[in-house]
Amino acid sequence: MGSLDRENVGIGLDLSVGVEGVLPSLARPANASRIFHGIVFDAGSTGTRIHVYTFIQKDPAELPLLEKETFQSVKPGLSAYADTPETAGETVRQLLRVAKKAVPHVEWERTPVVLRATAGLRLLPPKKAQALLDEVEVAFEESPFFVPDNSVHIMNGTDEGILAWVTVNFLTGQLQAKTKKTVGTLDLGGASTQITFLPKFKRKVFESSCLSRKFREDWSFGGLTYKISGIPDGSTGFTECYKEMLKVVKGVIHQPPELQDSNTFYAFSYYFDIAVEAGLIDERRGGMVKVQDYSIRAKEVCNKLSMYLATKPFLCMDITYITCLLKDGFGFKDETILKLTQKVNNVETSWALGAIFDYFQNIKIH
Ligand SMILES: Nc1nc2c(ncn2[C@@H]2O[C@H](COP(=O)(O)OP(=O)(O)O)[C@@H](O)[C@H]2O)c(=O)[nH]1
Ligand SMILES: [Ca+2]
Repeated sequence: MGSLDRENVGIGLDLSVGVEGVLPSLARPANASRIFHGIVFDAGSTGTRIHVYTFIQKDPAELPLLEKETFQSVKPGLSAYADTPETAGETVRQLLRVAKKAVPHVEWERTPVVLRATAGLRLLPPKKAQALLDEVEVAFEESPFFVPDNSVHIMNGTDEGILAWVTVNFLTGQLQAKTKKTVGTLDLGGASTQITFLPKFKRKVFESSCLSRKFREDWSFGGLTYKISGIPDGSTGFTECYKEMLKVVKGVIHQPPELQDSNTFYAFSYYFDIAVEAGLIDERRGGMVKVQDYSIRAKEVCNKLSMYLATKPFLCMDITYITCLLKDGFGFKDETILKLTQKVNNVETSWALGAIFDYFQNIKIH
């Protein structure tokens, strides 16, 4: 069982995956089935999701084929249980039932299960986040699946971006192709806006011209309550709101290098959700939007805030943030087209698939 030919995909990730690499310490007969599985939990800020992948390794020198994904999600995210971490364990146990159905019994003990947490846990005080991760680990250890070292941890934003890129480029066939042409990916988390704003508000009072003057709400996170409101006697509207977002965007964006040489962009997660909320695309079908579509809609919404006060009080802020991120953060032109999709070839566009590749290729293959 030698190590396999590896192919560099141009972003410093080595992605060749061999079925042997997936069989930790379990020798397999030569004619064994070349189907294998991997389980990834995405502990996001707004929900926890399980992705169960079934791969087929036809040619050991090639990337495996992804035969299917079984996906399920629950809300809220683990960070909502910061003060009752045992509930986080329950959430994971509930989703592990999905994996038990999707993976044949005989495969359980060699099927790895990993959990990567993102913004929601990053924002929590480290002790509370750790207590949640510990509960997840207990639930994993009780399960019949293979729990690798470092199976449960918080991932940084750069990894999220790279692994989402890997996922989409794998699903669209770019990683197999002889040409080095790849597509760009844009993933925006639900807590990104909060991450960006909260540390700036030491008084914990957050007033914004992106919100209606009449808007007032308490928002709790990680045991703290923030008072969020419009500016009672201030100006509102797109121009003011954009200026506010610009201050934030300018300070946080590091332009991912792969954006520069791609001309097709897949955008998902919050880009998708907000486009649906704004009526730019159909939720089931997704669609193509130009950068200027976000900005035109942002103007319409922000300049009529009172109309959205009752139903979509944050839409102006969210869509202006996205517009600003695309234009002044990433430097996209108004005409740049984004493909908004939740799935490619029936598989969720999420960093999760990239994460299982990353796991497999890190196993020492001998
Ligand atoms: N369909 C689908 N939607 C997702 C997935 N991951 C994230 N989202 C959406 O993207 C938004 C981003 O949120 P989330 O992942 O919870 O936040 P993060 O922790 O900041 O990345 C949520 O509102 C979800 O609707 C996924 O795997 N599938
Ligand atoms: Ca996410």
